[in-house]
Amino acid sequence: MTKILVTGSEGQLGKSLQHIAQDYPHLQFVFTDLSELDIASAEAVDEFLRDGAFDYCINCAAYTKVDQAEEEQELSSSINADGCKNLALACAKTACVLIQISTDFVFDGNKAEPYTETDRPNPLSHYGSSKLQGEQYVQDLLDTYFIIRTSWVYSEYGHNFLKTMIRLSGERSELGVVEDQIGSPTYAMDLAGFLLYLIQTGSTAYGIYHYSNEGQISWYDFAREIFKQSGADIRLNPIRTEDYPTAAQRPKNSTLSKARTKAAFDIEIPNWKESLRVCLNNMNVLSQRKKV
Ligand SMILES: NC(=O)C1=CN([C@@H]2O[C@H](COP(=O)(O)OP(=O)(O)OC[C@H]3O[C@@H](n4cnc5c(N)ncnc54)[C@H](OP(=O)(O)O)[C@@H]3O)[C@@H](O)[C@H]2O)C=CC1
Ligand SMILES: Cc1cn([C@H]2C[C@H](O)[C@@H](COP(=O)(O)OP(=O)(O)O[C@H]3O[C@@H](C)C(=O)[C@@H](O)[C@H]3O)O2)c(=O)[nH]c1=O
Repeated sequence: MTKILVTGSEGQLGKSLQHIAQDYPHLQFVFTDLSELDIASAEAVDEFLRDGAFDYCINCAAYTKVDQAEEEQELSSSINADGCKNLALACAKTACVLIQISTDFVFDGNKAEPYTETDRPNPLSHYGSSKLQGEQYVQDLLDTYFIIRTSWVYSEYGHNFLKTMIRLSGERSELGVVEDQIGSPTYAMDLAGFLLYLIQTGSTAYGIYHYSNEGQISWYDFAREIFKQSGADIRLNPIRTEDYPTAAQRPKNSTLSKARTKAAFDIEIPNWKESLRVCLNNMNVLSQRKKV
């Protein structure tokens, strides 16, 4: 039986994997979060993988607070960069395939078209730099890896833009959201499904791949559709990045091209609006008007 270690399993992606794991009875999962396995500890990672005999490790553990990472550079690097190094070294020793999750924020956003896997990363933020360093450790230390870059992840779980918008729509009558940052939302459940499909294929086409939902939109478009589908009564204004100052700089265009992923694994990827509807339905906040 294929044995899979999931790190950071209480986060958005980890919880989504836990949710769908029951549909894969032929896969054996070991779910760990910080209290069971701190990926920043080289000794703990080495010991856990040595004892576990895992075929795959899906690393969902990360420091994901983009603005706070500018302040907590050491901590975020110890998780996003050193954590990957620890996992890559332990995977190399135990013949375990590492599936590392990375981010669109490794790019600077200056490209007009969607970013491909071979485009040169140039992160604008410490979060992006720490994730890129993690990618580099994996590439340098291991042959058997998949680096899956994704973007704008949301879900029923944890903290994300969707949940922030739903909360703010209950607190405010008016909101400004940036319209000059473009990318693609990703429903964590879709990404989780793709990762388990990837494992099931037994593919050895190792390397970097991009995965997000289909569609290229701004955060403003995303917010507008969230409010439309959930029936929220709020006035939404498009604003510029300068009007919403943040500690970390974000890319203007971080759309990921998924052509390589779709060709390699012969998959279709859901459109962002459809997946948003599924998520809102699961959260039970789909507008009653839309349900009928
Ligand atoms: N969220 C997004 O929009 C995007 C995320 N990604 C990437 O996708 C992956 C999954 O993200 P997501 O599920 O949203 O992240 P979350 O922040 O929701 O989950 C990360 C999990 O890792 C845990 N964790 C933190 N430090 C450690 C550690 N040292 N050892 C073990 N576990 C730890 C966190 O615990 P605690 O909460 O206690 O810190 C949390 O449970 C990450 O690699 C992220 O960089 C990529 C693009 C977009
Ligand atoms: C809450 C809010 C945000 N914004 C803007 C700020 C930012 O540019 C954008 C998204 O804001 P957030 O802080 O929710 O999301 P952010 O932390 O930027 O999300 C990123 O997280 C990391 C982990 C990733 O890897 C990225 O792919 C991306 O998903 O929306 C507004 O314009 N108005 C608002 O009211």
